[in-house]
Amino acid sequence: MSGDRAPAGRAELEAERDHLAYAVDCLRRSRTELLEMAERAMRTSDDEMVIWLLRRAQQIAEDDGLPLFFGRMELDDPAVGTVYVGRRHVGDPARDGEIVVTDWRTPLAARFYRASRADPMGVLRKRRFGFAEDSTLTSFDDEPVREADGGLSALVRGEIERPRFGPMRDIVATIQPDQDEIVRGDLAQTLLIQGGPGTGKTAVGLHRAAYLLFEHSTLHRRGVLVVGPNDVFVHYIGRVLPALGEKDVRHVVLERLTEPKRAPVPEAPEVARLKGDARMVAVINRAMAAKVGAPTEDLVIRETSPFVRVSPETVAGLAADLIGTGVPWDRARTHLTDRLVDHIRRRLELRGRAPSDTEMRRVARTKGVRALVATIWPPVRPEQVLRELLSDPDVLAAASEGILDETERALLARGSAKWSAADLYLLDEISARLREPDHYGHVVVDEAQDLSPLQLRAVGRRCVDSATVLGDMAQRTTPWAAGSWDAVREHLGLPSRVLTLSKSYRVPVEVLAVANRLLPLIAPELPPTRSVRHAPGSLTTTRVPDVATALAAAIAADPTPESTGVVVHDDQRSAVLKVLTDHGLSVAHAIEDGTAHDVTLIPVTLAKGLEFDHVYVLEPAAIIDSGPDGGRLLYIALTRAVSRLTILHTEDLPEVLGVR
Ligand SMILES: Nc1ncnc2c1ncn2[C@@H]1O[C@H](COP(=O)(O)OP(=O)(O)OP(=O)(O)O)[C@@H](O)[C@H]1O
Repeated sequence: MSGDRAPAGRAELEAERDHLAYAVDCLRRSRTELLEMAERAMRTSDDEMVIWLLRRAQQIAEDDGLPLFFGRMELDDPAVGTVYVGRRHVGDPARDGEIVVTDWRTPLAARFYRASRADPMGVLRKRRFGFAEDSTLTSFDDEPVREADGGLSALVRGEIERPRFGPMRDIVATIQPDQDEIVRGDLAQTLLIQGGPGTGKTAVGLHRAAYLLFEHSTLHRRGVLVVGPNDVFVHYIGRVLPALGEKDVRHVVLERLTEPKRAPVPEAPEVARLKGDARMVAVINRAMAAKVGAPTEDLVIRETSPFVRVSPETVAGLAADLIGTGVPWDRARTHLTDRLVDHIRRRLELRGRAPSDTEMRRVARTKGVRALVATIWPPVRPEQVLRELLSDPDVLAAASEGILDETERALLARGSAKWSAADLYLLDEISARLREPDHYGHVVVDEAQDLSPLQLRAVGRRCVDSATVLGDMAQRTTPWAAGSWDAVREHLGLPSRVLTLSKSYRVPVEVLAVANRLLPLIAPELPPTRSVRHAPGSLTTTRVPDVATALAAAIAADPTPESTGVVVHDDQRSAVLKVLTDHGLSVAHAIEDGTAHDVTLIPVTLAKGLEFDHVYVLEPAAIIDSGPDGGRLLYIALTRAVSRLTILHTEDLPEVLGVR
């Protein structure tokens, strides 16, 4: 946080610094105590305890030097009094672990984020602290809860506007009440979060993961997965959870959710759309059903006395029951073996025999039983099933009769020998019928408005407890997208509710007003997002003879230490890059950390989810006219700025923006 707020009462500031120093000392002593306990445990060779103690000591040592608390509450309950809220719990080992700093995720700390004039929750006063870069406590802002006007405090505003470089940072000190409700949502509940640009969806989803991991210790074992749309985005958000102390959460690009090693080949959008369509599930079901074999001869078990003979009809009946349950191939084999063995046992019992378990286990391993089970569920590989389906017109016709039409079948006929991105989810559908995929306790999916029905199913089948699904229907730019939150819910296959974040923290009022004019064109069903921050002068539009040259001159002349991003139509990227480098400017590409560069250059199709203090958008007309998603791409481009948006154009601006 910035350290230049109005100086607070000297004595009070000193008292707060003393408390911070006390907390630091408590943490240091806790660590020493843990190490001593580990040493003692080593003597009694209690290995599990030693590992646990050392891990906890290590966690303290790994603390990244961030201030131990960021807020304080005075409560009207004298038994509780004053509570400091921070990133982690700090107790005083000399006082029986008495709490010095309360972890932000505890129910008590929730009051720090939620207490308002309408519902003070027993909080008299909130205090937020400001720190210098070296973590020295430099200031504080007080907010008497009964007088709060619901606006942003100066410290929160300062935090949002603090220049940003490199990866996204956490918002733990300044989570807002509408966001906090989602962060603390129940683990059992899958939440679909609709929110306009800068409402904090990504931040909220990541903080929710940290909260759930704190609340449910077993979730560490079941695992948490974060899914993002591309490498640029995953790289950008990848530091938030580790900064919140959660280092084991897996982050993955959507395309690598299914099979990490495959690099997909491009394909036509209409083919990708069809392959992602929910009707393909029925096609795959038929293709798989066609793979199930039927027994033709009696099964004769000669290893028992007397011999047992089982007719093909009986075996088919046992198998049919299993096929109906949809149990994965691998498990169906085991179940069928069990059912067969049970059947044989009963037949022997009817003849007065009482076969032992060992004898029956031998029956299960006989060649005859194994061969029969393999006839019904032969070994298949997903690649083989899909290859046949897409390359053999008869197989495709049989599987898609009454589901797809001729034109659609022609679209599917395979051109490339390599797999496309959409194929990966078809393969995943098939794999799921063979064996269970990896599961996670909770999955966070960002930019979910872009996912196809099959992609949503791939996510849904990996969730054990629940998911947090984040998106903005106005930023939908894929032709295969499911299209609405109702459709997302259906394909995800998890009971869920839709919640809306309606306040933008990133984008100033003046900028959002212009971007919102695109809404009737791109998402007429959505109400406009409201911004919480005025920033007069934050929007500039300038007509210039040549956008790239004007851009280079503007950047070279701007001395402000801000992160700067330039969003261009993909086709203009190389030309703009050349002009910028010819002017001696160092240019980072979308994926790179722009800290050491003058500017980051982003093709508009990769701009989603990113943000910069100062954003230049070049030639909006070229973006809006770029295709069916042009309006949405422009909406995304215009909403990346935190402090300033400069639009440079040669052509007329799109009329819908209402600016000249
Ligand atoms: N409560 C908050 N305190 C401080 N900063 C915040 C808060 N909420 C959001 N922000 C900041 O606003 C910016 C936007 O947040 P985020 O990227 O999570 O929004 P988003 O809804 O995912 O946006 P988009 O749809 O454009 O991807 C981030 O820099 C985030 O840190």
